[in-house]
Amino acid sequence: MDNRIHFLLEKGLKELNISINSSQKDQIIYFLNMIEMNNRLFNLTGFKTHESILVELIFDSFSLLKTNFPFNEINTAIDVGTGAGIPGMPLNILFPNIHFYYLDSNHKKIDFLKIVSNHLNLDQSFFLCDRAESLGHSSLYREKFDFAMTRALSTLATNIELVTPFIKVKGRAVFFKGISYQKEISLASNSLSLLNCQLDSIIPIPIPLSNRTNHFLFISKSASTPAIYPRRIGIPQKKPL
Ligand SMILES: C[S@@+](CC[C@H](N)C(=O)[O-])C[C@H]1O[C@@H](n2cnc3c(N)ncnc32)[C@H](O)[C@@H]1O
Repeated sequence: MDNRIHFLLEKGLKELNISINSSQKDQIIYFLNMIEMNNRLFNLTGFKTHESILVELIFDSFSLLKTNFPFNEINTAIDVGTGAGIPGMPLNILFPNIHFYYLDSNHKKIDFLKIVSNHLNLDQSFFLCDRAESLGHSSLYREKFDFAMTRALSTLATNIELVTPFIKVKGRAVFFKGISYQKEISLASNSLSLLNCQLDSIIPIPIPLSNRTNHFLFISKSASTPAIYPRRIGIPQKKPL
């Protein structure tokens, strides 16, 4: 397995024009192996093989780097609905100095990420097991982040309500979206304006060794989130704004 995965990792990194050092490569391979080995125990992902985990989760996460988002300029980031650490963990391995927060309502997934992060000595990583609807009202986390990211959490309208309360005014959020991104944007105009946000850019990036393309929707926040948002648990999903 190892030779082939190393070969594919190099190939994908080259396609994305990313250069990482050998210890970061080892960390990525460790993370990949941990997902594969612990998938059943922690109920992490539908992807079962090393190759599909590499392409569908890790390259998918890394494709954000090709947007040239200035990760070097941010201090605090949060991955909302991180699951098995996607996209947070692969990006955190490349930027270990960012104060990286992982939020998921599922205890097992958060436990898994704590094990991975301890092993990798990611000492600026923090793990939060809660619902975004509750934590978004906590004074410890509300409007505290430079950057938020979310992949496969919900529709754009719902994501905006769940995620943007965490970012500072003038902070940014990115949402990973597939081919239905235009329809999602058309349904999110209310959510954007009620949450004082704007859609700044849409950047399509093909995922290496896959036939999928990520559409990165970058959103910024121009004023504080009104105190009523996010609404009660389950409401952002059931009744999108
Ligand atoms: C489909 S998974 C996506 C996981 C990961 N981001 C990925 O792309 O592979 C959605 C994750 O969001 C978490 N989640 C769903 N609703 C949430 C909420 N309101 N607050 C916090 N986590 C939530 C779930 O537990 C699940 O792990």
